[in-house]
Amino acid sequence: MEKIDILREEIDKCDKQIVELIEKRLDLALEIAHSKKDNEISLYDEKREKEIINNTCIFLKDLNKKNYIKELFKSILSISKEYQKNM
Ligand SMILES: C=C(O[C@@H]1C=C(C(=O)O)C=C[C@H]1O)C(=O)O
Repeated sequence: MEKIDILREEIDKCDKQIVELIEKRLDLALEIAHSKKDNEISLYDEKREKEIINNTCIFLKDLNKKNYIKELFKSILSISKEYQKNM
């Protein structure tokens, strides 16, 4: 097997885990959205989003990736709010 094929298999495994975790995250966010709606609390929480964007970088082994992870989480949060609004 070519090296590129082996690496792509590893990427496919990562993608499967990412999808499973993002789906779980969306489910949890939706539960929070329902609870906020019941309690008449606004969906968007700027303080919490800032915490998430800063805290997720703590798990990095290589801080050179910090800006990429921040951008990724900005997208995840944006998609999460869209999902919460539409469901
Ligand atoms: C899910 C929440 O609602 C919104 C979505 C968030 C998320 O997807 O993590 C975070 C903050 C809120 O803007 C929450 O407040 O925790």
